[in-house]
Amino acid sequence: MNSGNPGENPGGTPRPAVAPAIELRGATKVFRTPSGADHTAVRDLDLTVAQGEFVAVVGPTGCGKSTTLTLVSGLEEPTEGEVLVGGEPVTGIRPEVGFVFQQDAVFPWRTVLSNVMAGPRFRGVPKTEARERARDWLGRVGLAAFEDRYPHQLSGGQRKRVALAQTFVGDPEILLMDEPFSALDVQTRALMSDELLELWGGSRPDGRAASVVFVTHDLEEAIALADKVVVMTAGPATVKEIFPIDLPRPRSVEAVRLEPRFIEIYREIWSSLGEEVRITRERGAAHVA
Ligand SMILES: Nc1ncnc2c1ncn2[C@@H]1O[C@H](COP(=O)(O)OP(=O)(O)OP(=O)(O)O)[C@@H](O)[C@H]1O
Repeated sequence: MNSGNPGENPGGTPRPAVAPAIELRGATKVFRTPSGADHTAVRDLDLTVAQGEFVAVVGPTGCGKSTTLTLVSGLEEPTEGEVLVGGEPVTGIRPEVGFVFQQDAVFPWRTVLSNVMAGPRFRGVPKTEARERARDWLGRVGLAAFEDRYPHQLSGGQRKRVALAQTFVGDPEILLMDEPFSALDVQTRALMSDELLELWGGSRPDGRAASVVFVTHDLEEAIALADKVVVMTAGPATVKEIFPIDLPRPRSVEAVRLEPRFIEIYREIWSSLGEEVRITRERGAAHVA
């Protein structure tokens, strides 16, 4: 991991012993649309994710949440500002960053085992070791008996487990998740959230948890999972408010939702988020009118 060195910079400014996992400083992203106009998706965004922290990002539809993730992933460069991972500027896609998206990134023509082995194999891990690691992760996500199946022979929840095994097998230091469970039914979704928390806790071989940025439309999901919830403004996205979530861990996603403190936090965050959702709706209505 590219953590900052303890001690002093050459300039004499004290550095923190460990650099944050992710830092966006004044990040702005302007896209050129097909009609040639400029569209600002993210504006002047400041966000810090500490090592091992689980951060959920919520905001109205189309506000710029996914774009924020693409800046951290290195898939896109900021038009202005800085994006740092482990204290270093992001210059491209990095092996220590894992992704899970709404759509599963599985190869339909490969078996479950072969899908989970693919990442390590691409990174040059010998076949026997890659197979061993893949089997270990398939066991942890409860799919040991399914390694010979093809993706179309699995349920949505099982395919999502394959996606999690595929991601965690790469020992990611940083995990970027863009509405990973939104295509699942409500029960499977809760189950997957619990499994994610369990995997996250013991995800790294050195025992440290990965640092997570989890984008979701579901405020309940955000609160149940995260250490802090970031509310984005109506587009262009910038950070509106950050809410620390002081619910104890380990958490069971279903049980924690019933706690009075959970409901209190939900109300607090919704009063901030709801306003942005309303602004977005009104803009949409103005376009239709
Ligand atoms: N490559 C691109 N070129 C032009 N505009 C883009 C591009 N990617 C995203 N946008 C625009 O930037 C804005 C933010 O998009 P983004 O996908 O980041 O939003 P989001 O908050 O993730 O949306 P949702 O909640 O609906 O998933 C949108 O208006 C979108 O149309």
